[in-house]
Order: sequence, then structure tokens, then C-alpha cells
Amino acid sequence: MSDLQGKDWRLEQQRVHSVVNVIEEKVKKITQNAGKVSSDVHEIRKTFWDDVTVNMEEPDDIIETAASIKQQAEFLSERERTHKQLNHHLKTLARLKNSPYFGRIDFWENGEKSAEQVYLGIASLMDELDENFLIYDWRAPISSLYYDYSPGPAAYQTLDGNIEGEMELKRQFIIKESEIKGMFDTGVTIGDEMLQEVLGTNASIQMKSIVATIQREQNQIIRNERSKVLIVQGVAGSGKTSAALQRVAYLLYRHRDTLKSENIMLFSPNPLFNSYVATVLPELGEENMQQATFMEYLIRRLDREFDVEDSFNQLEYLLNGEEAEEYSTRVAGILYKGSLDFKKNIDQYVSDLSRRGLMFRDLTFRGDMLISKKQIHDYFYSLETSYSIPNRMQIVKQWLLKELKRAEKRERTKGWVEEEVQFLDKEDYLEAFKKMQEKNRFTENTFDDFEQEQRLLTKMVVREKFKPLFARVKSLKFIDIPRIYRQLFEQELGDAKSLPTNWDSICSQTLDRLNNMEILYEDTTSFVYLQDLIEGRKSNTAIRHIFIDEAQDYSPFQFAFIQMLFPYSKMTLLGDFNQAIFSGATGSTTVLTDLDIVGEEVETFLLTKTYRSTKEIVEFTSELITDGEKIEPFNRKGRKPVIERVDQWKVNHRILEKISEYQKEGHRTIAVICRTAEESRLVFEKLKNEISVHIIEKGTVSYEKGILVIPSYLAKGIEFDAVIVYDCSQYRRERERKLFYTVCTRAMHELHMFATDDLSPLLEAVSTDRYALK
Ligand SMILES: Nc1ncnc2c1ncn2[C@@H]1O[C@H](COP(=O)(O)OP(=O)(O)OP(=O)(O)O)[C@@H](O)[C@H]1O
Repeated sequence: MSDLQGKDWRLEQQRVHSVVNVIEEKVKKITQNAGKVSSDVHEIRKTFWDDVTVNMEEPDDIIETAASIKQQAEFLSERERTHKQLNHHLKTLARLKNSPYFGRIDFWENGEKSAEQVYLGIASLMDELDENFLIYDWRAPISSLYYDYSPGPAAYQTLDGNIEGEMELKRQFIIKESEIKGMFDTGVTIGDEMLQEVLGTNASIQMKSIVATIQREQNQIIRNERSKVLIVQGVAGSGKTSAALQRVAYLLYRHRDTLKSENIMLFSPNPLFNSYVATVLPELGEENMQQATFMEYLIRRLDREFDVEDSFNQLEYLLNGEEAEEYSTRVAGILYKGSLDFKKNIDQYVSDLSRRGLMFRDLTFRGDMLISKKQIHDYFYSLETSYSIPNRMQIVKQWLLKELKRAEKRERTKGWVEEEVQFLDKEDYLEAFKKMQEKNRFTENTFDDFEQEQRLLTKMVVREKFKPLFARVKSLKFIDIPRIYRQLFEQELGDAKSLPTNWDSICSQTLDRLNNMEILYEDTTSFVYLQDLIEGRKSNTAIRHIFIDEAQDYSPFQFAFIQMLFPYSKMTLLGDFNQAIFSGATGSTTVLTDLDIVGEEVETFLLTKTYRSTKEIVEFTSELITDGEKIEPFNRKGRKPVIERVDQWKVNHRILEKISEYQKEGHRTIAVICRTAEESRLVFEKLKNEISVHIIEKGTVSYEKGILVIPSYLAKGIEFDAVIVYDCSQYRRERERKLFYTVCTRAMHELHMFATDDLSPLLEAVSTDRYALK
């Protein structure tokens, strides 16, 4: 063990100061440089046209002028780029100055004369002469030693092969404002002391980077480059989301020449989550990837005429519903519509549509039929069947555009047009005038040609009115997708064997909704999928890597659909089947439980250690689920969770008391988690008169430190210092087990559950010494 309080500490602190000096020198130089570049940019913008020779007399002159403008613009954009890079560099240096590094390893490579000291930070830093690394980026190949080994024989991979040697020292630092606040030498992986420090702090409203304490098994996930699909099944609080974000940073670093943040997409569980994770990558000096919820993606693609149910409303329905026939039909529908069997049936249906059954919409104008759906139908089916449906749709589209142009011409002679022309605004006349001028520039015509003007105005009026029609045709709205989707439930399906027994009731339930212009969440994916098969959709080639967080909430159909949308993407799926709150409510399969669906090049990782909650909370929550004994808590002590029985009329009062206690103890984010949105609203209405409290609803995009009231399913992925479960006796049904587990695992330090009724049967398997009953 080294002298961590004495000489070693002094030496290390001296080094920190000398590194900080180097940083300051660099900052000075770059600031000067940036100032110069900035004034260049300013100057070029100001004098842009002075340095351009503008001459439009002859065609040759025009070409020369264009070249001159281009050259000047390129010069400007080069300067702007440099300015941006220098600023980026300055920001990184500012971060390094505060905390230059968090780790050190001394590695003696086989065949070398001495060990090299490798200091790890969020970015690399060279010495004044740009010869030696003072800090290595945590993502550099050599840095993996820090995460993968304890002192002893160690190796790391480079492009040139495996480098072997001996790690003589592994040291960790906590440095703030250039001062060492903590320093630990570690024997086993990333030492407990450092983790203790990090995990013992308060919950934050934004996720933190875990770069200094990434664990070995997390590092395997972060640096994996072999597999096309990487699946992480990790228990609650095992660092799946953290690992995912570090992985994004790692990939951006490794492939910095080819991969940019806009090539990476994260599907997140709810809008709140987006802001929760938003600071991690910028903290690491990287830009955020694209982010959306899958539902947002689907809604953008759905016909606006529909009233679309979202995933949260579907869950509310499942939570509130009673086991009536309508309910069980719906559950069976959800199960089947998420399955690959249903997808197969849709594929078969579309292949039949190639010969018959497609439906179209009339194209009408001012109440007159221009082209009827029958005409479109006949035209479509007159085309060669060897062409795919989307190809034929393109031919139909071209035909329709031509027909529309003809109709547009015919329309110009109609009486209504002349009338409209007379009522045109001054601006319209002006526009016509400009157009005429343009047109007549190379001719002898003059504008006072009244007839010409009238003709142009007529054209303008009709064009304007036809615009929506052209737009409809261009976006293939002449295909009646809603009816085609509806038809799927009105006829025999190809593979009847896979259909659930109550398929007929499912069909009539679905049709009722569709006829009402409502679309249920379970129909959204299949609807858009069908639409894509018919309209043809160019796959997205820009996205090269997809991350799906909370992957357990995706059905196999949804996952197959995402694969189809992003065929060139690698995928990282992160989830926990014990938190499958959506499928838990219906018992359906999810991507995580049905792993074979993804085929080859798949690698699966298991994370069984959990870091979020105290040991006592983990010991309680792991008894709520099967196989919970495999979950390994991190050894952080706390109080046992409490279940407090309380009369309904007293519960709000007790919540207030509990909140006040927690606040006195220093907890900063306290969540009162309710089962549903409605319950959250009721509780919020009661509490808000007494204390400052925020409510989280499905559209909420960010939150602040303090007291929150939040429905169970929106707390997914997020954590709080203390969790108060509004009424745990309400989670009674087996299908709510995973929801209850998810709710309780949000707590870092304290978990307090009120029970206004009998204890839930879900607690039967939990030993009574795992919680305190009041
Ligand atoms: N290696 C680590 N070092 C420090 N903290 C860590 C580490 N891994 C995870 N954590 C912390 O544990 C908590 C849970 O992490 P995270 O939210 O990434 O887990 P998760 O597996 O996505 O959780 P869940 O599925 O329950 O939402 C966070 O506070 C995170 O900072």
C-alpha cells in the first residue's frame, strides 16, 4: 500500500498543479488564436463582397464571378470551422482544468525498460512540446487496462495486436478545482472506496457520467465492436443506461472520422428521460445523439385524421381495466398484434394485395370528380404484376400527376377562376408582375400586355387551388391505407392457425375503433408497417447505430419493424425483463424474452450487480421477483424499506410528514410515486396547497430538484433519493408485479410505502425481515 496521505499525495498534487499549468498555457495560446480567427471571420463577413469580382456581362464572367464567390465562401467556412474547433478545445480544457484525470495505472509492457505512468481523463492532453501524453483519453486502447484489470498481468488490444505486460499500480483520484480530494490505490477492479463516494451522493435530476468508475462488465459492453446486435439484460440499477451513454461516447471517439452524433439514435422510454440523460455526453465533450420515443416516431408517421392512443394510455387502460370480456379481448389483441405471427399474416396479406384488394381515394376538385378511386384501382391493376406494389404506386403517382396537370389546364376556362382573379390582392398582382418580368427579360414583350397578365393570373389562381391535390398525390395519399388496414380485420387471414381463439372479437373490437377514427396503440406499429410495405419506404441509411433503452417494452413485431427501418444500423438493446411493465400487464413476449428472433451476430451480456439502491432496498426488491437472488447489491448501507399501514383519510397527511423528515435528512429529490396518472393528479391537488411540489405528466420534458408526484410508468429509467409509494396495497394482481418492482427500484437511499388496505399478495414471497412494518 502506498503512502496515500503523505509523500505520494504531495507528489500527485504537484503533478496535478503542473498539468494544470500546462492546461493554462494552452488555454492562453488557443484563446489568442481563437481571437485572431474570430476577427478573421468578422472581417471576411464584413468585406465579403469587396474581395469578390462581380461581373455578369458575359457567360464567362458569370462563371468567374460564381467561382470567386465560392472561393470566398470556402475561405469563410474554413475559418468558421476552425473557430468552432478551437472553442470546443477550450471547453474541453476548461473541464480538464477542474478535474484533469481520475485514474492512473503504471504499466510495464513486456520488453520495455520501465513502466509507463498512464493518467486517464475525459480527454487526452499532450505536454508543451506535443511529445508525451500527460493525460490519456479514457477511450484510448491503453485505457481499457484501467477498467479491465487489477494490478498483476494485464493486456490490451491495439490495431497492431495484443500488448501484454504487468500492471504495477492502479490509483484513483477525486480531483475538484485542481485539488485532490480523494486518492485510492485499488486491488480489485475499480475500487469500492471510489464507488462508495460516488454512490453515496444525492440523486441528481440529470444522469451523471460514470467514466471514472466503469466496471469491468460494463466496459465489455461499452467497447464491444464485434456484434451487429448487442443485447444487455441488466437488473434494475445495473448501469444499462449509463453504459449505453458511455458507449455512444466511445463509438464517437473510435470512429470519429466516419461517425457523427447525428448517425446515432436512441429510442428512449419517455420524453422526460431525454432531458434526464441530456448532460452526460456534453460532460464528456461529445454532442448528444438523436433521441425520440418510439411512439413519437410512430405518431409522426400516422394519418392525422386518427385519434391515436399512446403507449401510456394503453397502460392506463390495462391498469384500470377489470377482467371483463372486453378487457380480455383487448389483452389477447395486444398479445397477437405484437407477435411475429401477425407480421407474417400482414406480409401474406400484402402479397395478396399485389393481385387484388387495394383501395384508393377519389381525387375531387370543388366537388367534381377528377379521377375516381375505381379508375385509380383499374390503372394500378393494369400494371405489370411483376413490379412490386411500391414501384407500381410510383407509376400510378406519375400518371396521376399528369392527369392532374391536364385537369388543372381544363379548369382555367371555368367561370369561378375569372371571378377569383378579380378579387386578388395587390400582392398577387405584384407577384404576377415579377414573374412576367422574369419571363420577358430576354424577349421584346412588355408588361402592359393585359392579356398575358390575365393568363398568368388565371394560371396562378388555379395552381394555388390545385396545390393541395398535387401534394396529396405526391405523398401517395390517394391510397386508402386506413381502409386497407381495416380490411385486414374483415377477411380470412392466410395463417389462421396462429390466430388467437377470440380473433373474431378482436377483429370487431379493432374495427369499432377504426370506424370511429381511433387507433389503439397495439395497432400503430402494424398500421405503419403495412403502410410502408405498400408505399415503399426508403430505409434510413444515415443512422448507423441504434440504441433501444428499456428494450423489454418492445414487442418482437416492433423490433422487427425497427430493424427494417434501419437495416444498416448496428443495435444496442438494453433492458430488464423484470421491468417489462407493458408486457407484464398482458403476459406477452418481448424482445428480451424471445431472443432468437434477432438471428446471428448477436451477443448478449448480463449485468447482475446493481449500484443504485442501498443494500437493504435491493434485498427487499429482489424478493419481489423470481430469480431475484441472483441480483448482487453494492455494499452501501441504509435503512430497511418501510411499509406503513395508514387509514385512507390520513395518507396525505403522513406523506407530508414523511417528506419533511426526508428533507431534514438532506434528501433533495423525493418522489411520491402513484399507480396511475389520475391518482397522481389527485395526490398533487392535495399536496400542492401545503408544500412546493411538481407533477410529472406524460408530456413533461424536464423536472427540477424537489418533490415530485409521478405516475409509476413515467418513473422508468429515473432515480430519486427517496421514494414514497403512495399506496402499495393497490398493486395486487400478478400482472402488476413488474410495475411494483420498477417503482420500488427507483429509490437510491430511502423507500417508504404506504398501505391503505391489506398488504398486497405480491409481498407474500418477501421475507418479513426485509422490511419494517409500521
Ligand atoms: N460503474 C458505475 N459507477 C458509478 N455509478 C454507477 C455505475 N454504474 C451504474 N451507476 C449508477 O447507478 C445508477 C443506475 O444506473 P442506470 O440508471 O444506468 O441503471 P439502469 O440499469 O439503466 O437502471 P434501470 O433499468 O433500473 O432504469 C445511476 O445512478 C448510475 O450513475
